[in-house]
Amino acid sequence: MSKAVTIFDTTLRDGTQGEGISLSVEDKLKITLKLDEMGVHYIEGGWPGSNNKDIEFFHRVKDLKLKHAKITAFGSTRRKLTPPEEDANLKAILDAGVSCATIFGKSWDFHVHKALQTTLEENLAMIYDSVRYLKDNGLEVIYDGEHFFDGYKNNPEYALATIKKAEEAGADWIILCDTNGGTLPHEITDIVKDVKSKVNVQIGIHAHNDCELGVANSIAAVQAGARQVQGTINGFGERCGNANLCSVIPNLQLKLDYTCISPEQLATLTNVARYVNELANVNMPVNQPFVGTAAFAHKGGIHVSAILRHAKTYEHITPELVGNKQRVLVSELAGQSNLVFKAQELGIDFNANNSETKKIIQDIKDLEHQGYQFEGADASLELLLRQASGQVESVFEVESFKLLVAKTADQPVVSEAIVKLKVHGEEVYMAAEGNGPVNALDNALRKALLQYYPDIQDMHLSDYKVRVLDEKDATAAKVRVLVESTDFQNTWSTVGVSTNVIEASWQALVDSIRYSLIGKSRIDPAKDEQRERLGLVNH
Ligand SMILES: CC(=O)SCCNC(=O)CCNC(=O)[C@H](O)C(C)(C)COP(=O)(O)OP(=O)(O)OC[C@H]1O[C@@H](n2cnc3c(N)ncnc32)[C@H](O)[C@@H]1OP(=O)(O)O
Ligand SMILES: CC(=O)C(=O)O
Repeated sequence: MSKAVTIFDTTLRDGTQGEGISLSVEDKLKITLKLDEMGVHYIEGGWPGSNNKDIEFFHRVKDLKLKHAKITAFGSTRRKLTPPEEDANLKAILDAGVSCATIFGKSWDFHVHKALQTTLEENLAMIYDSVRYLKDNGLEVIYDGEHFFDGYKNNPEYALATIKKAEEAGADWIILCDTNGGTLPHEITDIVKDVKSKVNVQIGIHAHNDCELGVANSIAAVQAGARQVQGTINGFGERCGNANLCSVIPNLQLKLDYTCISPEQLATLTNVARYVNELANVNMPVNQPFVGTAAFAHKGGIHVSAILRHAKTYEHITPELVGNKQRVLVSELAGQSNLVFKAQELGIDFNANNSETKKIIQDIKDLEHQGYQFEGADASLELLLRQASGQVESVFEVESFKLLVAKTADQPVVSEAIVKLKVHGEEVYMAAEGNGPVNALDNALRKALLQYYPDIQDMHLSDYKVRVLDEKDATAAKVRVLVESTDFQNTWSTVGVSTNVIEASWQALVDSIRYSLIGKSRIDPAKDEQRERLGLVNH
């Protein structure tokens, strides 16, 4: 029978101690609901003794109807030489109105001397008094032994004495913290086993990632007998972060047969990871294990050929178990298998082993050699494949564009673009200004097409990146422009390459608009009344 491991999420507390991570009360409440749906057992909402945001969170979280998770408030043991009933942090935890408190105390004698600047005896009293006080007030108490592993390595008797004090005072859980993240897995195993033999209360692990071992150390602790893992979504946290629950949970559950959350809840992991990043305004590394977009993405032709025969050839788990999915990238490293997979995904009819497929692969390899990059430009690739298979309608043709960028003394730079297009046999000229040359081109293109394709007003550029390809050629170097566009429902990326940044941007812009228009309902230019109703005039 599989053993249960309790999941304690501290994204909202230790996670926000990570550089650049800041969550509003609204964000924290939304994340609480997501984590609850995913089935974590504890959600550490913040430190009410620290700031008003966290006080407001604890006030408002009571209105959420949570199905699984218990909300816990964080704080420290009482200040030295202060009775617990007069301690501001302990009072703030009680005022938070939670049923569970998580408090940290010192386990490392060095910290007692240097950071607290008090005696070893007073620290033991601080631990005992604080846990007892919270227990006497009816709370479940999770006691975090800060720096436990460093303390144990320096002075095992004292480190053990600190957690024994917490146990004596009635702590429900004792969590061994690798606060500085410097401990190695074999040390975690030995120390957790020793602690297990000396205390009778449930043990947990709180590991930091300073040696990139947060996940490995959490797993080692569980295998040595710990039954609670504290960590954060995507490994947010102080310095190099905390143990990443998005890796801890699937490893424990799918590889080691522990039960953390249900299989259905595990299948929401990727969604939760991406949601938290979105709210925290953080880009997820594509190669983040289990939940990253590249976690099950295959690029090398050899790999793709094999996964098409059996996914297990290059996938350690079925991606859907964690809510992720298999992807195939097309690039200069592609073989025909990549192309056939991609085409099938897009509903384009392509066969392996025919000359047409081989020619497209060669075209893609040649274009990548010139500097194009299709794995980051899904829409340009789709256009290329559709064009090659004759499945793309001509939405417009470009005759020419002109650009004027002018600067006169004391006046801001002015950018103006004129485009000449052919749409359904009609010639269209359009001029537009913009706050830069690319913006002016974009505005002119869209203005020219609006009368034929009103939906175009829903799309806009969401990202624009320029990369110099041959740095040694300085201003004569080739550049690659990647444009990301969105229409509120979909996001797509296109690419352009040229020695001229405007030309490269133009290619990417035209591809982006073409992609957006293909498949969108089009207004018949012959229907003048339709144009009139829309208030559009031909130029
Ligand atoms: C390992 C961890 O992640 S612990 C969590 C760390 N997170 C945070 O610090 C975020 C929230 N912190 C805060 O908002 C503030 O630091 C507060 C409100 C808690 C305290 O602010 P201040 O009163 O201004 O104190 P300051 O932060 O400068 O110093 C910390 C004090 O806490 C004391 N302290 C530290 N750990 C403990 C502990 N476990 N038990 C009791 N006191 C402690 C220190 O000795 C120091 O007090 P002293 O100056 O009287 O010696
Ligand atoms: C308690 C805690 O956050 C730590 O020791 O790292």
